[in-house]
Amino acid sequence: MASSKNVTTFWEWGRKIICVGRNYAEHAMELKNAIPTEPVLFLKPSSAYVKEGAPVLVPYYSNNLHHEVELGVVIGKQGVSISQKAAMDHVAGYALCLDMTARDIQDECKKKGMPWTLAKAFNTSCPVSDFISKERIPDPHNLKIWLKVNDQLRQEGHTSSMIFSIPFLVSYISSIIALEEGDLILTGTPKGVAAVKEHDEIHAGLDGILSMKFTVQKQNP
Ligand SMILES: O=C([O-])CC(=O)C(=O)O
Ligand SMILES: [Mg+2]
Repeated sequence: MASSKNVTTFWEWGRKIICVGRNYAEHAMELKNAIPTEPVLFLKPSSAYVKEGAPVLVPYYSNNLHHEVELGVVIGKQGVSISQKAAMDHVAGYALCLDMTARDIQDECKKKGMPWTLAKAFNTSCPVSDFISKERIPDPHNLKIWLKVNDQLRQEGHTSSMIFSIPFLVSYISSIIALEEGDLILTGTPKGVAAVKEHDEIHAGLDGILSMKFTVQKQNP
């Protein structure tokens, strides 16, 4: 069984983070991007993780840090070329995640045809909640996901709107990148992404399951 091992702790030790971009049509459109016909993938390093209690940093080279609230899928059993049918056997559970994005830098990277590393992979670019076991979420495609900044609602989406489903993503990603126990897949953000600045409080939640808070700090160069 995928969840028989203690993934509750070991996924926080710092496994790889595979992110899916533009998996909600309304978000793809708000940033004037085409709706993808294949998943858009990028990576964050394990040093991007941050948990409640520590601040989210605005990188010293960015003036436009955006929040993106996302459902994270935690892998519980390693695999390569996993079939869609077997995909959920490789899932141990979930987490609420933020894909913090230096949007000004991402725009520059897009123009120059450069990878998104500086925009997406900096320290604290992946705030995460506690681990949520698979048993607590019988249907991951039926969850409300929301984010407020200083008590103002910015994002409110529903995981039923994902373009590519979790079994599809697990299968697709594992055909390219071997999935290991403790890896985290970020499944994309719904619409409403916007900037945060120093001293803002980000409050994000997953249905009635959990919520988490982070304060924003400017990083010194
Ligand atoms: O930066 C972007 O817009 C792509 C992305 O991460 C998402 O859709 O979640
Ligand atoms: Mg994202």
